Amino acid sequence: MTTTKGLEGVVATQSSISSIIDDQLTYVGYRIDDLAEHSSFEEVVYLLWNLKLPTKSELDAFKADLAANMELPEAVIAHLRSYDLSTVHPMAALRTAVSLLGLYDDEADVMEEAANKRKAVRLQAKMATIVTALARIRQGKNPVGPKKELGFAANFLYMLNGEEANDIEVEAINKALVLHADHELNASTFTARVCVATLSDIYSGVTAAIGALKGPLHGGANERVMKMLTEIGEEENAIPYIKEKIANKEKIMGMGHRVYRNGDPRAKHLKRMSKELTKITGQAKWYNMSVKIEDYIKENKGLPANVDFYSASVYHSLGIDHDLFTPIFATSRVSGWLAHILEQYDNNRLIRPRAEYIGPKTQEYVAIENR
Ligand SMILES: CC(=O)SCCNC(=O)CCNC(=O)[C@H](O)C(C)(C)COP(=O)(O)OP(=O)(O)OC[C@H]1O[C@@H](n2cnc3c(N)ncnc32)[C@H](O)[C@@H]1OP(=O)(O)O
Ligand SMILES: O=C([O-])CC(=O)C(=O)O
Repeated sequence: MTTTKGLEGVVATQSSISSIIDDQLTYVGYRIDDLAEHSSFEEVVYLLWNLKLPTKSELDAFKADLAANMELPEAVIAHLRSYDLSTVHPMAALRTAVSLLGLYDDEADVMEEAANKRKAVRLQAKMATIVTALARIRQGKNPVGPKKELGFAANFLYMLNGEEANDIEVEAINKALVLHADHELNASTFTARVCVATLSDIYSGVTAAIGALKGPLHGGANERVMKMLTEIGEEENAIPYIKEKIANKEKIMGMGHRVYRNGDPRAKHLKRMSKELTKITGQAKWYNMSVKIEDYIKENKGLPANVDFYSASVYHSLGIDHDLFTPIFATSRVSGWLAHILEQYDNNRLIRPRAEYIGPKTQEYVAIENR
Protein backbone atom coordinates (compact mmCIF):
# COMPACT_ATOMS: atom_id res chain seq x y z
CA MET A 1 0.00 0.00 0.00
CA THR A 2 1.27 3.49 -0.79
CA THR A 3 -0.23 6.56 0.86
CA THR A 4 -0.38 10.07 -0.54
CA LYS A 5 -0.64 12.74 2.14
CA GLY A 6 -3.73 14.85 1.51
CA LEU A 7 -4.53 12.66 -1.54
CA GLU A 8 -2.33 14.98 -3.63
CA GLY A 9 -2.41 14.00 -7.28
CA VAL A 10 -4.94 11.20 -6.70
CA VAL A 11 -7.67 11.11 -9.35
CA ALA A 12 -10.71 10.00 -7.36
CA THR A 13 -13.55 10.29 -9.88
CA GLN A 14 -14.50 11.17 -13.43
CA SER A 15 -16.59 14.30 -13.91
CA SER A 16 -18.07 16.34 -16.77
CA ILE A 17 -18.66 19.48 -14.70
CA SER A 18 -15.45 21.49 -14.43
CA SER A 19 -11.81 20.97 -15.30
CA ILE A 20 -8.43 22.43 -14.36
CA ILE A 21 -5.92 21.69 -17.09
CA ASP A 22 -2.62 23.56 -17.39
CA ASP A 23 -3.80 26.14 -14.85
CA GLN A 24 -6.93 26.89 -16.93
CA LEU A 25 -10.38 26.49 -15.39
CA THR A 26 -13.43 25.61 -17.46
CA TYR A 27 -17.03 24.85 -16.57
CA VAL A 28 -18.32 22.15 -18.97
CA GLY A 29 -15.56 23.21 -21.37
CA TYR A 30 -16.38 26.95 -21.27
CA ARG A 31 -13.46 29.15 -20.20
CA ILE A 32 -13.92 30.85 -16.83
CA ASP A 33 -12.76 34.15 -18.38
CA ASP A 34 -15.66 34.11 -20.85
CA LEU A 35 -18.19 33.11 -18.23
CA ALA A 36 -16.95 35.78 -15.81
CA GLU A 37 -17.24 38.46 -18.49
CA HIS A 38 -20.56 37.50 -20.04
CA SER A 39 -22.69 35.21 -17.86
CA SER A 40 -25.26 35.70 -15.19
CA PHE A 41 -24.87 33.43 -12.17
CA GLU A 42 -28.16 31.70 -13.04
CA GLU A 43 -26.81 30.89 -16.50
CA VAL A 44 -23.76 29.26 -14.91
CA VAL A 45 -25.87 27.25 -12.45
CA TYR A 46 -28.01 26.02 -15.35
CA LEU A 47 -24.82 25.06 -17.20
CA LEU A 48 -23.40 23.13 -14.25
CA TRP A 49 -26.63 21.20 -13.67
CA ASN A 50 -27.59 20.53 -17.29
CA LEU A 51 -24.12 20.46 -18.91
CA LYS A 52 -25.31 22.92 -21.57
CA LEU A 53 -25.88 26.66 -21.77
CA PRO A 54 -29.57 27.60 -21.59
CA THR A 55 -31.55 29.20 -24.39
CA LYS A 56 -33.15 32.55 -23.56
CA SER A 57 -36.49 30.93 -22.68
CA GLU A 58 -34.82 28.16 -20.64
CA LEU A 59 -32.87 30.79 -18.71
CA ASP A 60 -35.97 32.93 -18.09
CA ALA A 61 -37.85 29.90 -16.76
CA PHE A 62 -34.90 28.86 -14.57
CA LYS A 63 -34.52 32.38 -13.13
CA ALA A 64 -38.22 32.50 -12.33
CA ASP A 65 -38.01 29.09 -10.68
CA LEU A 66 -35.11 30.20 -8.47
CA ALA A 67 -36.77 33.48 -7.51
CA ALA A 68 -40.02 31.63 -6.68
CA ASN A 69 -38.18 29.29 -4.31
CA MET A 70 -36.28 31.84 -2.24
CA GLU A 71 -38.79 32.26 0.58
CA LEU A 72 -37.92 30.39 3.78
CA PRO A 73 -40.38 28.40 5.88
CA GLU A 74 -41.49 30.53 8.87
CA ALA A 75 -40.21 27.82 11.20
CA VAL A 76 -36.70 28.19 9.78
CA ILE A 77 -36.76 31.97 10.25
CA ALA A 78 -37.94 31.45 13.82
CA HIS A 79 -35.05 29.07 14.35
CA LEU A 80 -32.53 31.58 12.96
CA ARG A 81 -33.89 34.11 15.45
CA SER A 82 -33.18 31.67 18.29
CA TYR A 83 -29.41 31.52 17.60
CA ASP A 84 -27.10 33.71 19.66
CA LEU A 85 -25.75 35.48 16.60
CA SER A 86 -23.47 37.67 18.71
CA THR A 87 -21.22 34.64 19.23
CA VAL A 88 -22.23 32.07 16.60
CA HIS A 89 -20.27 32.25 13.34
CA PRO A 90 -22.59 32.63 10.31
CA MET A 91 -21.00 29.54 8.70
CA ALA A 92 -21.98 27.46 11.72
CA ALA A 93 -25.46 28.99 11.63
CA LEU A 94 -25.72 28.32 7.87
CA ARG A 95 -24.63 24.69 8.32
CA THR A 96 -27.33 24.18 10.96
CA ALA A 97 -30.00 26.05 8.99
CA VAL A 98 -29.42 24.01 5.82
CA SER A 99 -29.69 20.81 7.82
CA LEU A 100 -32.89 22.14 9.37
CA LEU A 101 -34.28 23.07 5.96
CA GLY A 102 -34.24 19.37 5.10
CA LEU A 103 -36.79 18.74 7.86
CA TYR A 104 -39.25 21.05 6.06
CA ASP A 105 -38.83 19.47 2.63
CA ASP A 106 -41.37 16.68 2.05
CA GLU A 107 -39.14 15.29 -0.69
CA ALA A 108 -35.92 15.32 1.38
CA ASP A 109 -35.51 11.55 1.18
CA VAL A 110 -37.09 10.98 -2.22
CA MET A 111 -34.22 9.79 -4.40
CA GLU A 112 -35.75 10.08 -7.90
CA GLU A 113 -33.80 12.29 -10.31
CA ALA A 114 -36.68 14.73 -10.86
CA ALA A 115 -37.17 15.17 -7.10
CA ASN A 116 -33.42 15.70 -6.63
CA LYS A 117 -33.45 18.43 -9.28
CA ARG A 118 -36.40 20.15 -7.58
CA LYS A 119 -34.53 20.04 -4.27
CA ALA A 120 -31.44 21.47 -5.95
CA VAL A 121 -33.45 24.53 -7.06
CA ARG A 122 -34.93 24.96 -3.57
CA LEU A 123 -31.55 24.71 -1.87
CA GLN A 124 -29.76 27.02 -4.28
CA ALA A 125 -32.49 29.63 -3.90
CA LYS A 126 -32.83 29.37 -0.13
CA MET A 127 -29.10 29.53 0.66
CA ALA A 128 -29.14 33.19 -0.39
CA THR A 129 -32.15 33.85 1.83
CA ILE A 130 -30.64 32.13 4.86
CA VAL A 131 -27.35 34.05 4.60
CA THR A 132 -29.06 37.42 4.20
CA ALA A 133 -31.66 36.68 6.90
CA LEU A 134 -28.88 35.78 9.35
CA ALA A 135 -27.10 39.03 8.54
CA ARG A 136 -30.22 41.11 9.16
CA ILE A 137 -31.49 39.30 12.24
CA ARG A 138 -28.23 39.86 14.07
CA GLN A 139 -28.53 43.59 13.38
CA GLY A 140 -31.97 43.52 14.99
CA LYS A 141 -33.69 43.89 11.60
CA ASN A 142 -36.37 41.76 9.98
CA PRO A 143 -35.43 39.51 7.05
CA VAL A 144 -36.40 40.96 3.68
CA GLY A 145 -38.03 38.63 1.16
CA PRO A 146 -36.90 38.45 -2.48
CA LYS A 147 -38.26 40.56 -5.32
CA LYS A 148 -39.37 38.18 -8.04
CA GLU A 149 -38.30 40.54 -10.83
CA LEU A 150 -34.66 40.73 -9.67
CA GLY A 151 -31.89 38.35 -10.72
CA PHE A 152 -30.03 36.22 -8.16
CA ALA A 153 -27.14 38.64 -7.51
CA ALA A 154 -29.44 41.67 -7.28
CA ASN A 155 -31.81 39.80 -4.99
CA PHE A 156 -28.94 38.76 -2.76
CA LEU A 157 -27.94 42.39 -2.20
CA TYR A 158 -31.57 43.48 -1.89
CA MET A 159 -32.29 40.87 0.79
CA LEU A 160 -29.04 41.79 2.56
CA ASN A 161 -29.45 45.58 2.59
CA GLY A 162 -33.21 46.03 2.30
CA GLU A 163 -32.75 48.28 -0.73
CA GLU A 164 -31.86 47.65 -4.35
CA ALA A 165 -28.14 47.81 -5.14
CA ASN A 166 -26.64 49.81 -8.00
CA ASP A 167 -25.42 48.19 -11.23
CA ILE A 168 -21.75 48.19 -10.21
CA GLU A 169 -22.52 46.34 -6.98
CA VAL A 170 -24.77 43.82 -8.69
CA GLU A 171 -22.16 43.18 -11.38
CA ALA A 172 -19.47 42.65 -8.74
CA ILE A 173 -21.51 40.13 -6.79
CA ASN A 174 -22.66 38.38 -9.96
CA LYS A 175 -19.06 38.00 -11.12
CA ALA A 176 -17.91 36.76 -7.71
CA LEU A 177 -20.73 34.18 -7.71
CA VAL A 178 -19.78 33.00 -11.21
CA LEU A 179 -16.09 32.70 -10.27
CA HIS A 180 -16.79 30.66 -7.12
CA ALA A 181 -19.46 28.33 -8.52
CA ASP A 182 -17.44 25.18 -9.11
CA HIS A 183 -13.89 23.94 -8.88
CA GLU A 184 -13.43 20.31 -9.76
CA LEU A 185 -12.77 18.06 -6.76
CA ASN A 186 -11.99 20.65 -4.08
CA ALA A 187 -12.31 19.58 -0.44
CA SER A 188 -15.94 20.61 0.11
CA THR A 189 -17.12 19.12 -3.18
CA PHE A 190 -15.31 15.87 -2.40
CA THR A 191 -16.99 15.90 1.03
CA ALA A 192 -20.41 16.26 -0.60
CA ARG A 193 -19.68 13.41 -2.99
CA VAL A 194 -18.41 11.10 -0.23
CA CYS A 195 -21.54 11.81 1.80
CA VAL A 196 -24.11 11.16 -0.95
CA ALA A 197 -22.20 8.16 -2.32
CA THR A 198 -23.65 6.32 0.69
CA LEU A 199 -27.00 7.21 -0.94
CA SER A 200 -27.65 9.73 1.77
CA ASP A 201 -29.84 12.72 0.83
CA ILE A 202 -28.96 16.08 -0.75
CA TYR A 203 -29.42 18.07 2.48
CA SER A 204 -26.89 15.83 4.23
CA GLY A 205 -24.43 16.25 1.36
CA VAL A 206 -24.69 20.05 1.36
CA THR A 207 -24.55 20.27 5.16
CA ALA A 208 -21.34 18.22 5.15
CA ALA A 209 -19.89 20.40 2.37
CA ILE A 210 -20.60 23.62 4.29
CA GLY A 211 -18.66 22.14 7.21
CA ALA A 212 -15.67 21.49 4.92
CA LEU A 213 -15.81 24.92 3.24
CA LYS A 214 -15.79 26.65 6.65
CA GLY A 215 -12.16 25.74 7.39
CA PRO A 216 -9.39 28.36 6.98
CA LEU A 217 -7.42 26.22 4.52
CA HIS A 218 -10.45 26.30 2.16
CA GLY A 219 -13.32 28.81 1.94
CA GLY A 220 -12.67 30.21 5.41
CA ALA A 221 -9.50 31.86 4.09
CA ASN A 222 -11.31 34.89 2.58
CA GLU A 223 -12.45 36.16 5.99
CA ARG A 224 -8.92 35.67 7.34
CA VAL A 225 -7.44 37.66 4.44
CA MET A 226 -9.48 40.69 5.53
CA LYS A 227 -8.48 40.10 9.16
CA MET A 228 -4.84 40.19 8.03
CA LEU A 229 -5.33 43.36 5.95
CA THR A 230 -7.08 45.03 8.88
CA GLU A 231 -4.25 44.08 11.24
CA ILE A 232 -1.72 45.49 8.76
CA GLY A 233 -3.73 48.71 8.67
CA GLU A 234 -1.52 50.81 6.38
CA GLU A 235 0.39 50.05 3.22
CA GLU A 236 3.85 50.64 4.69
CA ASN A 237 3.25 47.95 7.34
CA ALA A 238 2.49 45.22 4.81
CA ILE A 239 5.93 43.79 4.09
CA PRO A 240 7.28 43.89 7.69
CA TYR A 241 4.05 42.14 8.80
CA ILE A 242 4.37 39.44 6.16
CA LYS A 243 8.08 38.93 6.84
CA GLU A 244 7.32 38.31 10.50
CA LYS A 245 4.57 35.82 9.66
CA ILE A 246 6.88 33.93 7.34
CA ALA A 247 9.67 33.96 9.94
CA ASN A 248 7.18 32.45 12.41
CA LYS A 249 6.28 29.79 9.81
CA GLU A 250 2.70 31.05 9.66
CA LYS A 251 0.68 30.70 6.48
CA ILE A 252 -0.42 33.78 4.57
CA MET A 253 -4.13 33.45 3.95
CA GLY A 254 -5.29 33.63 0.34
CA MET A 255 -1.91 32.45 -0.95
CA GLY A 256 -1.01 29.07 -2.40
CA HIS A 257 -3.09 26.35 -3.99
CA ARG A 258 -2.97 22.58 -4.19
CA VAL A 259 -3.55 22.46 -7.95
CA TYR A 260 -2.48 25.82 -9.43
CA ARG A 261 1.24 26.35 -9.46
CA ASN A 262 1.45 29.42 -11.72
CA GLY A 263 -1.66 31.26 -10.60
CA ASP A 264 -5.37 30.88 -10.03
CA PRO A 265 -7.16 32.12 -13.17
CA ARG A 266 -10.02 33.51 -11.05
CA ALA A 267 -7.73 35.79 -9.03
CA LYS A 268 -7.06 38.28 -11.84
CA HIS A 269 -10.79 39.02 -12.19
CA LEU A 270 -11.14 39.63 -8.48
CA LYS A 271 -7.95 41.69 -8.49
CA ARG A 272 -9.38 43.95 -11.21
CA MET A 273 -12.65 44.30 -9.27
CA SER A 274 -10.75 45.06 -6.08
CA LYS A 275 -8.84 47.83 -7.83
CA GLU A 276 -12.03 49.40 -9.23
CA LEU A 277 -14.15 49.08 -6.09
CA THR A 278 -11.50 50.28 -3.63
CA LYS A 279 -10.97 53.32 -5.87
CA ILE A 280 -14.71 54.07 -5.82
CA THR A 281 -14.85 53.82 -2.02
CA GLY A 282 -11.67 55.92 -1.61
CA GLN A 283 -10.01 52.97 0.16
CA ALA A 284 -7.36 52.07 -2.39
CA LYS A 285 -5.06 51.07 0.45
CA TRP A 286 -6.71 47.62 0.69
CA TYR A 287 -5.91 46.94 -2.94
CA ASN A 288 -2.40 48.43 -2.77
CA MET A 289 -1.60 46.44 0.34
CA SER A 290 -2.88 43.25 -1.29
CA VAL A 291 -0.70 43.80 -4.36
CA LYS A 292 2.38 44.27 -2.16
CA ILE A 293 1.65 41.01 -0.31
CA GLU A 294 0.92 39.10 -3.52
CA ASP A 295 4.17 40.28 -5.15
CA TYR A 296 6.25 39.54 -2.05
CA ILE A 297 4.88 36.01 -1.58
CA LYS A 298 5.21 35.21 -5.28
CA GLU A 299 8.82 36.37 -5.32
CA ASN A 300 9.92 34.89 -2.02
CA LYS A 301 7.82 31.74 -1.68
CA GLY A 302 6.84 31.10 -5.30
CA LEU A 303 3.19 30.97 -4.26
CA PRO A 304 0.36 32.60 -6.26
CA ALA A 305 -2.75 34.34 -4.91
CA ASN A 306 -5.84 32.14 -4.88
CA VAL A 307 -9.53 33.02 -5.34
CA ASP A 308 -9.89 33.98 -1.67
CA PHE A 309 -7.23 36.69 -1.73
CA TYR A 310 -8.77 39.58 -3.67
CA SER A 311 -12.36 38.53 -2.96
CA ALA A 312 -11.75 39.86 0.57
CA SER A 313 -11.19 43.49 -0.48
CA VAL A 314 -13.99 43.18 -3.06
CA TYR A 315 -16.59 42.16 -0.45
CA HIS A 316 -15.21 44.67 2.07
CA SER A 317 -15.64 47.45 -0.52
CA LEU A 318 -19.26 46.42 -0.94
CA GLY A 319 -19.76 47.05 2.78
CA ILE A 320 -20.24 43.36 3.61
CA ASP A 321 -19.43 42.10 7.12
CA HIS A 322 -16.21 40.07 7.08
CA ASP A 323 -17.73 36.94 8.58
CA LEU A 324 -20.23 36.82 5.71
CA PHE A 325 -17.47 36.35 3.11
CA THR A 326 -17.42 32.55 3.45
CA PRO A 327 -21.24 32.25 3.54
CA ILE A 328 -21.28 34.17 0.23
CA PHE A 329 -18.76 31.66 -1.13
CA ALA A 330 -21.13 28.89 0.03
CA THR A 331 -24.11 30.61 -1.65
CA SER A 332 -22.23 30.30 -4.93
CA ARG A 333 -20.49 26.96 -4.40
CA VAL A 334 -23.70 25.18 -3.45
CA SER A 335 -24.37 25.21 -7.22
CA GLY A 336 -21.21 23.16 -7.78
CA TRP A 337 -21.91 20.87 -4.83
CA LEU A 338 -25.38 20.19 -6.20
CA ALA A 339 -24.02 19.51 -9.70
CA HIS A 340 -21.54 17.02 -8.26
CA ILE A 341 -24.17 15.41 -6.02
CA LEU A 342 -26.46 14.88 -9.03
CA GLU A 343 -23.53 13.47 -11.04
CA GLN A 344 -22.58 11.17 -8.17
CA TYR A 345 -26.13 9.78 -7.88
CA ASP A 346 -26.19 9.25 -11.64
CA ASN A 347 -23.24 6.84 -11.61
CA ASN A 348 -22.80 5.94 -7.98
CA ARG A 349 -20.35 3.74 -6.17
CA LEU A 350 -19.59 3.96 -2.45
CA ILE A 351 -16.42 6.02 -1.87
CA ARG A 352 -14.29 4.08 0.56
CA PRO A 353 -10.50 4.34 0.31
CA ARG A 354 -8.06 2.49 2.57
CA ALA A 355 -5.73 3.66 5.35
CA GLU A 356 -2.21 2.37 5.82
CA TYR A 357 -2.10 1.25 9.42
CA ILE A 358 0.93 2.64 11.31
CA GLY A 359 -0.23 2.01 14.90
CA PRO A 360 1.16 -0.60 17.33
CA LYS A 361 1.45 -4.19 16.12
CA THR A 362 -0.99 -6.73 17.58
CA GLN A 363 -1.04 -6.33 21.37
CA GLU A 364 -2.19 -8.65 24.10
CA TYR A 365 -5.31 -7.39 25.90
CA VAL A 366 -4.66 -6.49 29.56
CA ALA A 367 -7.50 -6.67 32.06
CA ILE A 368 -8.40 -3.24 33.51
CA GLU A 369 -7.20 -4.06 37.04
CA ASN A 370 -3.74 -4.92 35.67
CA ARG A 371 -3.12 -1.72 33.63
C1 LIG B 1 -11.03 28.26 -2.25
C2 LIG B 1 -9.81 27.68 -1.66
O1 LIG B 1 -9.90 26.72 -0.95
S1 LIG B 1 -8.32 28.27 -2.15
C3 LIG B 1 -7.25 27.95 -0.78
C4 LIG B 1 -7.61 28.80 0.40
N1 LIG B 1 -6.68 28.58 1.52
C5 LIG B 1 -5.74 29.49 1.85
O2 LIG B 1 -5.58 30.53 1.25
C6 LIG B 1 -4.91 29.13 3.06
C7 LIG B 1 -3.43 29.37 2.81
N2 LIG B 1 -2.90 28.40 1.87
C8 LIG B 1 -2.59 27.13 2.25
O3 LIG B 1 -2.72 26.76 3.42
C9 LIG B 1 -2.10 26.16 1.20
O4 LIG B 1 -1.43 26.84 0.17
C10 LIG B 1 -3.22 25.29 0.62
C11 LIG B 1 -3.94 24.56 1.76
C12 LIG B 1 -4.23 26.14 -0.12
C13 LIG B 1 -2.63 24.27 -0.36
O5 LIG B 1 -1.88 23.44 0.37
P1 LIG B 1 -0.87 22.30 -0.13
O6 LIG B 1 -0.75 22.23 -1.56
O7 LIG B 1 -1.27 21.08 0.59
O8 LIG B 1 0.49 22.85 0.42
P2 LIG B 1 1.05 22.69 1.90
O9 LIG B 1 0.12 23.24 2.92
O10 LIG B 1 1.48 21.26 2.07
O11 LIG B 1 2.31 23.63 1.81
C14 LIG B 1 3.50 23.32 1.06
C15 LIG B 1 4.59 24.28 1.48
O12 LIG B 1 4.23 25.60 1.08
C16 LIG B 1 4.05 26.44 2.21
N3 LIG B 1 2.83 27.22 2.01
C17 LIG B 1 1.72 26.84 1.36
N4 LIG B 1 0.82 27.82 1.41
C18 LIG B 1 1.37 28.82 2.09
C19 LIG B 1 0.93 30.09 2.48
N5 LIG B 1 -0.30 30.50 2.16
N6 LIG B 1 1.73 30.88 3.18
C20 LIG B 1 2.98 30.47 3.50
N7 LIG B 1 3.46 29.27 3.17
C21 LIG B 1 2.66 28.46 2.48
C22 LIG B 1 3.87 25.50 3.38
O13 LIG B 1 4.23 26.09 4.60
C23 LIG B 1 4.77 24.37 2.99
O14 LIG B 1 6.09 24.73 3.22
P3 LIG B 1 7.17 23.65 3.74
O15 LIG B 1 7.27 22.65 2.64
O16 LIG B 1 8.40 24.48 3.93
O17 LIG B 1 6.62 23.09 5.00
O1 LIG C 1 -9.81 23.56 -5.54
C1 LIG C 1 -9.40 23.76 -4.39
O2 LIG C 1 -8.63 22.98 -3.78
C2 LIG C 1 -9.79 24.98 -3.66
C3 LIG C 1 -10.39 26.03 -4.52
O3 LIG C 1 -9.70 26.80 -5.15
C4 LIG C 1 -11.84 26.08 -4.63
O4 LIG C 1 -12.53 25.24 -4.04
O5 LIG C 1 -12.35 26.97 -5.32
